[in-house]
Amino acid sequence: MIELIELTKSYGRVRAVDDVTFSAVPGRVTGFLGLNGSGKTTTLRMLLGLTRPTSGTALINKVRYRELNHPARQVGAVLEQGISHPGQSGRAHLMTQALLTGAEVSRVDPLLEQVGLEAAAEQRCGDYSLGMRQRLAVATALLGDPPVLVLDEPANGLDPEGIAWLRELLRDHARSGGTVLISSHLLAELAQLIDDVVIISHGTVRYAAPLDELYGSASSRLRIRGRDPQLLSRAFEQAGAQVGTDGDVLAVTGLTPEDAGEIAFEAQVPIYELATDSPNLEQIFLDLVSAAAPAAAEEEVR
Ligand SMILES: Nc1ncnc2c1ncn2[C@@H]1O[C@H](COP(=O)(O)OP(=O)(O)OP(=O)(O)O)[C@@H](O)[C@H]1O
Repeated sequence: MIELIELTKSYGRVRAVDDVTFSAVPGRVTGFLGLNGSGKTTTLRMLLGLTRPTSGTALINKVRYRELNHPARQVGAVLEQGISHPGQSGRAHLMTQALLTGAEVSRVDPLLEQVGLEAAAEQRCGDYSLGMRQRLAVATALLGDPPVLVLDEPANGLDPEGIAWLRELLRDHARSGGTVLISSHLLAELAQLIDDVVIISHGTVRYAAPLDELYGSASSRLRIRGRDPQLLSRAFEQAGAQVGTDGDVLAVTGLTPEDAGEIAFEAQVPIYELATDSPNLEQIFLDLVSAAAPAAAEEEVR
């Protein structure tokens, strides 16, 4: 369980993180989303005891990171950082980390296999690709078999196969009762991976809810082609819908497909084509963060 309570971090006059409150609960994968510079890394660093909050509290299993007994057995983290000893092999890196954190050395080989690095285990990590480094970072986070995982932009550098692998790994972790908090600046990248979503913009949480609710809140759009687009358009608008045009095709929001069909029937216009566009997640995300921008800009000026 992760709990952030009124967490705030100021750097001079800039409030990098402003009164952030949300939880990530066991059994679910929580996505922490924001554009570049929105405050994700600063929040995660405060959670992991690497940056001191200006005010507020961050708890892992009800305890501050610095007060955890055996932190590596309670929380595993993947943060954006270079490899400290690029000359070491992947296996040697994990062995060293296991010894440093008190994790079982016997976990190293199974973990190399779990993250798909067994063939590259003896290669220098300095020669690893970005995707391989991400896999090694995930293995390092899992060394202590912690119930809580915190990952900052772990999908960066992963190819589609790597993303599918990460998805399975995190879902398995959540299914077995673990807590996962994962950040990204791309909602589409996380859409298949997360159960809950927290959206941060200019240091402030703008949205926190199950991902299904975010989908549900997005009105889907109908694409309709009929014999008389002008007549159809007028009939839909009279019923309260918003209608845009793309050549002969009408883009209609605010109506169900059933309503649209009935209205066309009433207007005696034959329909040739009617399809529902699924909501564009990236657009919803961008709408949420851009709607928030002016207020946040004012706060910074004050
Ligand atoms: N050590 C620091 N000193 C001063 N300002 C900082 C410091 N760390 C972060 N900031 C500022 O705080 C804000 C939030 O940065 P942060 O790195 O947390 O964002 P982010 O959402 O993780 O972005 P990205 O996706 O680019 O990593 C930015 O305006 C950044 O410039």
